[in-house]
Amino acid sequence: MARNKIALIGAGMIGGTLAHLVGLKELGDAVLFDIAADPAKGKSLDLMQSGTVEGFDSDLKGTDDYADIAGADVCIVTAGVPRKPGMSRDDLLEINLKVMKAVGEGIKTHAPDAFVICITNPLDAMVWALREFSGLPHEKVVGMAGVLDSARFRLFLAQEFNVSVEDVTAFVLGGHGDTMVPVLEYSTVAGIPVPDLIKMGWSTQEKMDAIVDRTRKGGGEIVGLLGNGSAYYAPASSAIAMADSYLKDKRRLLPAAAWLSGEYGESGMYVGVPIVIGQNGVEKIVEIDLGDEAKKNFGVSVDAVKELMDACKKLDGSLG
Ligand SMILES: NC(=O)C1=CN([C@@H]2O[C@H](COP(=O)(O)OP(=O)(O)OC[C@H]3O[C@@H](n4cnc5c(N)ncnc54)[C@H](O)[C@@H]3O)[C@@H](O)[C@H]2O)C=CC1
Ligand SMILES: O=C([O-])CC(=O)C(=O)O
Repeated sequence: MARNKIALIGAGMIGGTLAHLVGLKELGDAVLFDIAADPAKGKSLDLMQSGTVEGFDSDLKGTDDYADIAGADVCIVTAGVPRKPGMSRDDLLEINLKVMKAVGEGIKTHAPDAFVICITNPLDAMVWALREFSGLPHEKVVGMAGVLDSARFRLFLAQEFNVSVEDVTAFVLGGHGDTMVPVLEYSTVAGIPVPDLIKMGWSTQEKMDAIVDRTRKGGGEIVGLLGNGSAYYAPASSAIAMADSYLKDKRRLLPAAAWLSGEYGESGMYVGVPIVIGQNGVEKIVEIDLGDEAKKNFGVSVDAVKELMDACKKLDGSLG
């Protein structure tokens, strides 16, 4: 049986970490595509040499030729620029939109059957633009943010309740920006809803509010500490979880930016919602019943994404 082929478009900090995880988890072979071909080739060699020690046989190839992604089962897109301290994700829009155009056309020509996971920021507008430029079916193009934001939320909750992260479930919905919506009422410790845990005296609403706030600012906290670039380990792990669910038809229910056509009262846009990922890509969008406050916050987040889409349309007439 042929190995899975995973095209990593962008071989920077996240791209390299993705390739390492592809090898360590024996998910298949990977192509590391980057406009900077030599660093991509160097990273690929270094990673394959780590495979000698770790015992994985993935073929990892650096390239700047889109023809090398032909036949990819999955494309994970990190091409573009990350933010620096003092910037918002939205400040990346203009430069990364141009990158999405080149990448979308490359995927359209060379890997039209792939399941595409976009990571490039500002995420919800970029995955929308990438889908438009690539012309791939909507159910085969998704954005990674919710798994990462929920991972941060879960970590902070696990630390507060002093339990294993394995037993904490949580959702962050909406756009991947300051308006994201961590949903406390759907967060649990081993199935016990967080609001019940507060009633039981395990924590307080004030502490939960602080965790929600820290989650919303989780990317910026790391940008501030790194000083030159943004998070890459957890973003890579998050995208690999999504790719794994697709490749193995695991049907995991994960929050991700998906194309809405009526769900949550919205159409014609990408935003973070719970989805089931299986062999066909987005198998299902799950419409959970949000409480009044979460519903209001989700609306604010949707509006913020729409503003970014409008900005993209102004910058590139073909998106009109
Ligand atoms: N959705 C999410 O949750 C997250 C999104 N991000 C975003 O992911 C993106 C990548 O982050 P990093 O890997 O840390 O950045 P990086 O700067 O380390 O890597 C980006 C790579 O893209 C390459 N590139 C630029 N233009 C290209 C093009 N036209 N075609 C192919 N490659 C191109 C660059 O040469 C560079 O190697 C950023 O936009 C960042 O904001 C980062 C963390 C989380
Ligand atoms: O904060 C950033 O710029 C990168 C990102 O999206 C995240 O880590 O959530």
